[in-house]
Amino acid sequence: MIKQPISLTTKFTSSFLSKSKHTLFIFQLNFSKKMHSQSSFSARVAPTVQNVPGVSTEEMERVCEQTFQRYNYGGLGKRKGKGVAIVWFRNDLRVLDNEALFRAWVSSEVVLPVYCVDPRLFGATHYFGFPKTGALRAQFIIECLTDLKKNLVKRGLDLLIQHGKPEEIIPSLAKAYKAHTVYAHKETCSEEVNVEKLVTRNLQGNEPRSITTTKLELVWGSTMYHMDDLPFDCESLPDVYTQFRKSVESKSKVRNCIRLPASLGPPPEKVGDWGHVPQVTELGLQQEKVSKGMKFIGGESAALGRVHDYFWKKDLLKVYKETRNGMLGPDYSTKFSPWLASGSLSPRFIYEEVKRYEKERQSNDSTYWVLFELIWRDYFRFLSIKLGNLLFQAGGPQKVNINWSQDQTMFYAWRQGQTGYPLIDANMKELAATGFMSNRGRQIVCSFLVRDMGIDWRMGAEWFETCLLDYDPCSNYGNWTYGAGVGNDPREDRYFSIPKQAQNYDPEGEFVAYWLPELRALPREKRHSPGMMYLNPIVGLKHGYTKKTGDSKTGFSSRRGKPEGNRQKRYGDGRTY
Ligand SMILES: Cc1cc2nc3c(=O)[nH]c(=O)nc-3n(C[C@H](O)[C@H](O)[C@H](O)COP(=O)(O)OP(=O)(O)OC[C@H]3O[C@@H](n4cnc5c(N)ncnc54)[C@H](O)[C@@H]3O)c2cc1C
Ligand SMILES: Nc1ncnc2c1ncn2[C@@H]1O[C@H](COP(=O)(O)OP(=O)(O)OP(=O)(O)O)[C@@H](O)[C@H]1O
Repeated sequence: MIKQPISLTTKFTSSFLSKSKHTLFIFQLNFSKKMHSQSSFSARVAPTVQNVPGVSTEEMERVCEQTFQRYNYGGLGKRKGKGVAIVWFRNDLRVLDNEALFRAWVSSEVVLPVYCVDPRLFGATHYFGFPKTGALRAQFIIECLTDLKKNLVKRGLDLLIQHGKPEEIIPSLAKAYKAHTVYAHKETCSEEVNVEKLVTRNLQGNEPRSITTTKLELVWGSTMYHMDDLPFDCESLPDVYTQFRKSVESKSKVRNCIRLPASLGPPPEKVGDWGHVPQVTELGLQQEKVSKGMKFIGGESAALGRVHDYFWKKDLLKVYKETRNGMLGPDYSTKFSPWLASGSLSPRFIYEEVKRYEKERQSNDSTYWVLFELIWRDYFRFLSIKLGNLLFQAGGPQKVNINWSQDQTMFYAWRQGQTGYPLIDANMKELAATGFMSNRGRQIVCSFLVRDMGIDWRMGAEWFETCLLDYDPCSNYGNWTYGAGVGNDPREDRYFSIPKQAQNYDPEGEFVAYWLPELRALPREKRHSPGMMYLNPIVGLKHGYTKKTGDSKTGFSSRRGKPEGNRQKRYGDGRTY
């Protein structure tokens, strides 16, 4: 197994990119040009890059200020603490509803906010050695840090940025500033939990045993429902999502957002150098520019701007349930996930905004459904506590023994978007170009990788870990174990039939034509089954084309063979989606 990081652009030997294939590409280009000039080409062409949120910087700033004012905390008298407290920022890059920041402020006279640029986050993924953080997510996090620094400065603080391991930086700062407490948000997966343990250990090593040492206080704040308010311990978390949801909905309440005073200062006097927000290149990555599709803007101001844009300005919350399975453009779903994953947006804030919308505008299935989806997110977070490292292992929580393939040629075709299936290829190209893929797309490419190609689901999950702006270990590995049939899923076979999905979710072929422009020249009904003018399918489908798409079950040349037989046996002829 490869453990060294490999570049995103590394080329595997790809036998399928044969000479004949290149000839086909040239034919394809000429063919496209011809069709273009004949111009049956009247399709709506989306703008090249769409910023998310789609509001101006001024509007974003205004919305951000107004929101902060609404959430201002009046109880200034509460600050009774002494000395210095440190806030160690991790995946909670926000000011609003940040309990670690609030508790540091209340318990001290001086707050020191710190972020550690941990080199391990820019190393390699666990099994397959892909870059742990791709350039687009790195850029997003950089924007989050810039915005956090700005919002802290506005409140009389600043953000100290240091490069290195938190277990070295935090204890040494605690010692230098004689901090009584370090406040941070609790994480749940083993990599992050190990860092917490090391920070605690090294803080205790700061002083002789007789003298009070700096404490690490870990605060819960990543979910909509607080862990302490669950009607069960995480160890006895229901295995089935619906049971979890019904139980928390009936027995738990979402806590109010934490309010913060307008001024949080002063910061410690003796910080001479606050450090700087790094450039992508300082993290050992090459700058990547989004030149097509959605460009997500990192930071809390942009997150609040997106909530404003989606809920209040475009008034889309009321139709979310009908549009959420779309694939093209910023507005079929909320797009909150990148900000949720970096913690620049609080799920409790979204909850309060949904409630406000329901009061001021309307309440319907769609307004509820955003909360329903956020409960999925909570579920995977709590499940990660129950499962521990089982979440990352091939057999998953069910400990299923499947003889997965790790065929590099097939995997390369999948990740590059060169499988010969436009729906797969378009989704994978979107992921590489923007760091985002719709939920529908993620389910389809996951099913294709594990069920049609028979490839080890962890390769897919690690590739998502590299690329996704919203990468979150719990939601990512949780969803992948579901998709691979090794998770806690009461549905046996989550096979997604590509022709059926294409018909239901991209009937006009607009999505595939956007990401694979060579297909735009084709009549709409041919865009998902382009035949000779597109790449040959790399593998046969387990469940073939339906009659409606006009192709027979084996309507492609499957010269590259089928996935391994044992997979066919395991999944049988289950339900298709
Ligand atoms: C294979 C696979 C991998 C995934 N990896 C991630 C990941 O690393 N990080 C991540 O945040 N989501 C992940 N998801 C879940 C989901 O696809 C994204 O949360 C969603 O597409 C984000 O877009 P949105 O914010 O517009 O979602 P919306 O449809 O607007 O939903 C609102 C919010 O609900 C939550 N949510 C929705 N669906 C899910 C779900 N299935 N699981 C958990 N939370 C959900 C998200 O926080 C999302 O922002 C994955 C799904 C699959 C099938
Ligand atoms: N936040 C995270 N993101 C991605 N992967 C994680 C995260 N937290 C833990 N993991 C992965 O889970 C692994 C632990 O799983 P496992 O029990 O297989 O570890 P291991 O014993 O080191 O594995 P192996 O012996 O197979 O190398 C971690 O080493 C890590 O790569």
